[in-house]
Amino acid sequence: MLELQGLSVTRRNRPVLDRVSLSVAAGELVGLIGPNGAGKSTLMEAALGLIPFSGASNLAAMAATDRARAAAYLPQSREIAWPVSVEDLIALGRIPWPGGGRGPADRAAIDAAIARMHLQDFRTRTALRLSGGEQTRALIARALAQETPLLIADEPIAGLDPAQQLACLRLFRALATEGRGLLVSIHDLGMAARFCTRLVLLDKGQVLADGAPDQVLTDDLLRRAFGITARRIDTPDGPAILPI
Ligand SMILES: Nc1ncnc2c1ncn2[C@@H]1O[C@H](COP(=O)(O)OP(=O)(O)OP(=O)(O)O)[C@@H](O)[C@H]1O
Repeated sequence: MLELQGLSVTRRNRPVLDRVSLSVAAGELVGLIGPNGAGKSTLMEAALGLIPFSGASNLAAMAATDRARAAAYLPQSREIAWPVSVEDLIALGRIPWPGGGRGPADRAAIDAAIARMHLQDFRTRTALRLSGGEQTRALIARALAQETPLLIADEPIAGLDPAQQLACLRLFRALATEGRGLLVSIHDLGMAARFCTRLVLLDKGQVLADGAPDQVLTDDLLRRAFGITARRIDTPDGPAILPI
């Protein structure tokens, strides 16, 4: 679903992404982890063809409408430009499809996205007047309503309360089980370990590790990338990771 080959990005004459190759297949929930400034958002923007890059991205090579039907994107900045209702905001995710947001198939997709993000009580509220976490959930719902095989989400759980973080990652895991592909940047290493099927560790614009969570969250790699050590506690619900 996503195939990146030797992706490089230079900004202000400085390399911020250096020959990154990465793929996301159906059924995978791939967590993109790495320190601030590692290049996670840059990788997503380049993969989608939103910024100039060298190398190859199957998504960036597509025509705009095909790309919008192939991949939905939650950017890191949760920008809502107009005082639209939550329902209308979510309907914007239907623009690439024939009904453009107003057909019966659109209605079903919008209702499903609202239900999946538990936004029934917010439907008619003005999106700009929601709290930060509520806005994030509405924007995730907009991406879900796009009904794309691939979802690219930049820090989707940032700013969500613990229950909403769990609900969001459980939903993402269920989407992967349904056969979608997801690429999700995330700073919570414990949540990444519990929910992601694979982790890609980015550091200084390069892929430092790519594999199963326990192969990536090693003492050595955590020290090299983040300069931390971490306590690992295995629980019946999965590993808990405490950076120290
Ligand atoms: N428009 C820009 N102009 C110049 N440099 C930029 C620009 N956008 C990002 N950068 C630089 O590129 C590098 C990678 O930024 P990026 O936003 O991809 O990091 P990130 O891994 O997503 O970080 P974070 O975890 O803080 O969100 C950073 O050093 C950043 O300062």
